[in-house]
Amino acid sequence: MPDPEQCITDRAGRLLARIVPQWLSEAEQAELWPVLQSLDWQQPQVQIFGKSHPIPRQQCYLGRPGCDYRYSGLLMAPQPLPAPLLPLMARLGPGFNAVLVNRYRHGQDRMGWHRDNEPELAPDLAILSLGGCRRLRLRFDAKDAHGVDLPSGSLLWLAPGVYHCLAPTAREVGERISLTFRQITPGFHRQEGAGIRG
Ligand SMILES: O=C(O)CCC(=O)C(=O)O
Ligand SMILES: [Fe+2]
Repeated sequence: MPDPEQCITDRAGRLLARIVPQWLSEAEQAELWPVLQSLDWQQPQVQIFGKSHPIPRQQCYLGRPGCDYRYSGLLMAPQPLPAPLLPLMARLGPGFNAVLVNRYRHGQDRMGWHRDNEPELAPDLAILSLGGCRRLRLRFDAKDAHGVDLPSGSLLWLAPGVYHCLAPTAREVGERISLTFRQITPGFHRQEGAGIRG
């Protein structure tokens, strides 16, 4: 039986996302958590209005060789994919070859509004959530934003071109790790001397 899936639409009826609430079993989550904890977590600096700030979360970029990815001015070469992630990536579909993993240590860690629309990226993007439940906000139009809670084990398919953010919360919330599975054009940044990791 296929996993039950819920569609999230805006007031104009446009599809924002589809969510499968229990995509990963509790046992699979428990196996994956220590693998994620042992990643080489980074907190790179980004430029905002000419000033340098550390990103308000930690991250680790994983993928197949050559799947370099540029976002917010950072050019990232992937670290190798740990073996337990390979069957999960294959379950999503054949084109997936990279994953940006985000770690929100507490309620103040967050991610601002953005679209994942970089040229090396295909529009299909899937977000697997583990740990503390946080709310992702989604919108096409500024006046029509929708919140969706992402419990541990859920998978969210983001519709192409949707703006989204993970707002901070004053609630007591445990650490959350999100795995954002991506399809990158291999070799896209080759000419730029990739290998610099933010
Ligand atoms: O952590 C999340 O659910 C969102 C992550 C995200 O939007 C991204 O990595 O591009
Ligand atoms: Fe995103």
